Amino acid sequence: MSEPLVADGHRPREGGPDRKEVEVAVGVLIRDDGAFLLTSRPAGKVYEGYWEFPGGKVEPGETVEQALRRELQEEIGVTIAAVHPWRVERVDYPHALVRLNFCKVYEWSGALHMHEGQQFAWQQLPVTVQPVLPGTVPVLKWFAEERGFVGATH
Ligand SMILES: Nc1nc2c([nH]c(=O)n2[C@H]2C[C@H](O)[C@@H](COP(=O)(O)OP(=O)(O)OP(=O)(O)O)O2)c(=O)[nH]1
Repeated sequence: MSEPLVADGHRPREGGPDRKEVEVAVGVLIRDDGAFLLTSRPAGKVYEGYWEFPGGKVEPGETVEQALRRELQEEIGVTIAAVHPWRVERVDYPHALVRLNFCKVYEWSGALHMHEGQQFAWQQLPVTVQPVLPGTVPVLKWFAEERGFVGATH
């Protein structure tokens, strides 16, 4: 397995070198015009105010897909249709070692409603919101590669 991306490497790691990996389900909602949804991290969470894709931790007994359905319902009020696993990335943060399971979603029902007081923004490349969460930045590069986009991604 490839080495995790190290975020804020100058800060100490909570839990020491043997900390367990936290599984996270992340939804990349994509509209027909190609715009993708970013949301800001709510007040009180680590990296408060940073922009990310909606999602959250997988709970015991859940699959990534089940967690994604639950998190998107809870956080942004939508019921998602098919889930397309895209890429997995590990990030070594000061607060946790996470394994991000990015999934693309093209269809959903229900109006967007930010239940945690987040902000949301439909974005194209290059994104206009900042700062973007360190573990989310690579996704913008993957989009740029996929879309043949040359230029700044964030
Ligand atoms: N949702 C999401 N999390 C991301 C992204 N990129 C990234 O590094 N992460 C990290 C930040 C957090 O360490 C972790 C997600 O955990 P979280 O704290 O947001 O999850 P949660 O909603 O289940 O939180 P909580 O109920 O425990 O407060 O994944 C991303 O694009 N979206």
